[in-house]
Amino acid sequence: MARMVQMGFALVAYAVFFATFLYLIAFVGDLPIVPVTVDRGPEAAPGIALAVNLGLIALFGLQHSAMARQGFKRWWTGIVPPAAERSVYVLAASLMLMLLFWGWRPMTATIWQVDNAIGAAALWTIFAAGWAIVLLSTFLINHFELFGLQQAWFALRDRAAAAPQFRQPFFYRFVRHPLYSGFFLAFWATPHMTAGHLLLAAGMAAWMLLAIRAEEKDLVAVFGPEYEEYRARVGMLAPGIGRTKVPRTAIPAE
Ligand SMILES: C[S@@+](CC[C@H](N)C(=O)[O-])C[C@H]1O[C@@H](n2cnc3c(N)ncnc32)[C@H](O)[C@@H]1O
Repeated sequence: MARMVQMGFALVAYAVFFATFLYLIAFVGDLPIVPVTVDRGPEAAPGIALAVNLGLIALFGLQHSAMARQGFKRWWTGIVPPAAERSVYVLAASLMLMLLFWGWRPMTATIWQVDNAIGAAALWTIFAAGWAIVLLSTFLINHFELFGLQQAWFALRDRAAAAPQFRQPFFYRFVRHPLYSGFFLAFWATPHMTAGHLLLAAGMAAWMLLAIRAEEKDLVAVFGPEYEEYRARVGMLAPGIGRTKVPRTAIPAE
């Protein structure tokens, strides 16, 4: 019975995530199909808007990074069932995004504006490609595990949790963090960059660079020399850029 509830919870968390992800696309793209976006919503004085928006970005980054750390997970799985840990994370991350959508205060000063039709179309294409890369990367890693469904399903079927696996499919052969590369493209590619949009793009970029450092520390701890060798060979966010030096531990003994 408890496992059925856990499976139900995982499905709800996944549905909430997917709806939030779709809203995020519309929010960042300032698409007229949603009521509030990065450039449309309740007004505030510039200083207040800056402080509120920075606070919202920091909260989002803090929740994401803190709950993803191994030490936190060890402590947290003493409180929540291990098979529900990822679903709780996914739900918390979605709630943080909803808080950001709700609390965001637009800052509408124009930073750049591309009026040329071909230039604007190219930027929208990069925007769409960015989101497609994000979604595709989740499937390359393991979409259903990343969003907590696999863990709940395995628990329901009385199967042991899957051991972490190091993967290098498709995009991962060229860059170590394609999902984040996709976010970079999606947040920066716009024909109309406002001050608020720039703040969101820069804030997310800063958070992603910090998140990568922490994530790679965990990946080295789990996969050891194999990941260190990968880090030295493959670029971080763009091919060939952001490789590390080959560590001594990754060089096989003669
Ligand atoms: C939200 S995903 C982001 C993955 C990656 N940072 C990216 O941008 O594509 C984070 C999870 O992916 C896992 N991960 C990252 N790179 C991996 C790889 N090459 N193989 C397997 N798991 C990986 C991390 O351990 C973490 O649990």
